[in-house]
Amino acid sequence: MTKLSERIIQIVLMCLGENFGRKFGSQFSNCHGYLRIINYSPFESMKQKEVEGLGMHTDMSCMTIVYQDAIGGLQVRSKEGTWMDINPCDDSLVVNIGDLMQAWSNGKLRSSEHRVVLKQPVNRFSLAFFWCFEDEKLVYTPDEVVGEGDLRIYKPFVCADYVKFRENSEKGKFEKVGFTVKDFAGTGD
Ligand SMILES: O=C(O)CCC(=O)C(=O)O
Ligand SMILES: [Fe+2]
Repeated sequence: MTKLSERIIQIVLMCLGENFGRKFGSQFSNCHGYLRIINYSPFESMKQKEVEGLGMHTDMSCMTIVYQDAIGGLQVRSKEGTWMDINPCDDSLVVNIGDLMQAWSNGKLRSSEHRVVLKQPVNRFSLAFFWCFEDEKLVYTPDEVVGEGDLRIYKPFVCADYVKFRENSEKGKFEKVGFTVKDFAGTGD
């Protein structure tokens, strides 16, 4: 998974600018990953047509790679606020940009707002691989990535401080729009 993440980040950097893979790839060389195995138990009430298995959130990672089983339920929110189903597809994984990458790219990449909605009362299983900067990493967009004439919209911050901010945020609140990297390090521009 680490190798896959490294390859994907190279492609993402190439999309941001010419030679950015070569120039900035080393910024991600100390990234580490952890795998979360998630089991969603079937909901009980037959009265409910669907149940929110995991509330809306953004991931604190640079990037997350998700495998979901055939049950489905993963949804991503468009810029306009519409929820879209990410239907499971054989031999496919879902790649989400996370908050750290949104800040590092000065907002050029968007951390996806997503959730899990259970539509059938059956067990659901997923795997999420969170690929993150090292704790002590100073997250700071390189000038070239900000681009000439563009404003810097994130202040530099230490990765672990953002994780602490999210962990200490009132429980449940981060699921509502509000507690994201923009609240933590946004310049307000
Ligand atoms: O279960 C899923 O499909 C997604 C899980 C997820 O978004 C997360 O753990 O952050
Ligand atoms: Fe997530």
